[in-house]
Amino acid sequence: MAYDKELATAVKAASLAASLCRKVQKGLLQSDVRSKNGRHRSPVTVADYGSQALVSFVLQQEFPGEFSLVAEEDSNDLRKDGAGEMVERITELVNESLTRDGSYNVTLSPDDVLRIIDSGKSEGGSQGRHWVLDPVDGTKGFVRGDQYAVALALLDRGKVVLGVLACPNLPLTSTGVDDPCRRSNEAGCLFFAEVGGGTYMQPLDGSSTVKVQVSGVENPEEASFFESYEAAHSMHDLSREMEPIYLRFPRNGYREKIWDHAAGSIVVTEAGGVVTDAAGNPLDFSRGKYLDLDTGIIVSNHKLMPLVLNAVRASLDEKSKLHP
Ligand SMILES: Nc1ncnc2c1ncn2[C@@H]1O[C@H](COP(=O)(O)OS(=O)(=O)O)[C@@H](OP(=O)(O)O)[C@H]1O
Ligand SMILES: [Mg+2]
Ligand SMILES: [Mg+2]
Ligand SMILES: [Mg+2]
Repeated sequence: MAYDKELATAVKAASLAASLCRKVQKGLLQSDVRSKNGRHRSPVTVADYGSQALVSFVLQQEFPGEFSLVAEEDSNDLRKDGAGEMVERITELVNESLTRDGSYNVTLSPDDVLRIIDSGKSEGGSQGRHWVLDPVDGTKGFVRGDQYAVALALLDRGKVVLGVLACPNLPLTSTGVDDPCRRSNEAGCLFFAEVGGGTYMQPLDGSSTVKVQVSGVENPEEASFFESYEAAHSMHDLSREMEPIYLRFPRNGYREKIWDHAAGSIVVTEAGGVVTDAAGNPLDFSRGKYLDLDTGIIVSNHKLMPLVLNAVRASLDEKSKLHP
């Protein structure tokens, strides 16, 4: 396939980052967590920075020259007074991971790490190729000791052409896929997809790969329903009225970023699912780091999508009548 080397590299980079995150989550210290500035204050940890540095480093080693990365984190807070210890800790984690992997014979300095983190400052767009990274998606879940993902995708001329989601805490059994090797449930899962090639899942501790498909249920009452854990990320009162797959309707004018959705959207669509905004339009990843979309994001299978869209429209109409 056209992006095979890119996909293999993305799987490697995300797997390395996932094991760094797993290690941090096991011994998470209060000093590993910071609160980011900005209107939507959110936490950031040594794992977010370490994961971003690792993925960015691996991609630059494998694709020197033609490198553009749109990623969530930057080094601004790490360059402030008092952040030295945190930078040391991130550097140590990244070097440990690189040593364990053994492919690159380097030891990075704290300055190298800051510079590598900042190589994720591209704005993306509709021309050329851009990697898109959320080094820890679900940092709040990560800090709770719960679910999170390393999410990495590649855009080519504005379209998502591959995606990898490494989910270190997602039990294999929860994916409904039989594991011929009966691996431990603690391994975690990695999903990957390339445009036109389908979606595959492998345990994070091995290479036995299985093709995965979204559930084909046609009866909405039988469908599993997902939404964000955080109430601020989705109007739970709106979505609870429906029984489809995933709804995300952020409150108060929050602008969605491409790194939160690029990898997930291709993993879903290549597995036979559909991802749209509330108007039923596909997500447009070609407009820079934000997704400009109508109201919210809907993920479903093809059979249920028309039902879901209608239900969403009816609920939104109802809401706007109540609070015009
Ligand atoms: N107000 C608001 N509205 C919508 N979305 C927001 C908001 N604030 C933050 N974010 C982004 O949500 C990302 C995590 O969201 P999830 O919904 O996937 O996680 S969770 O289930 O709620 O834990 C989270 O991603 P990470 O920062 O990578 O964790 C944020 O990018
Ligand atoms: Mg964040
Ligand atoms: Mg995120
Ligand atoms: Mg993140």
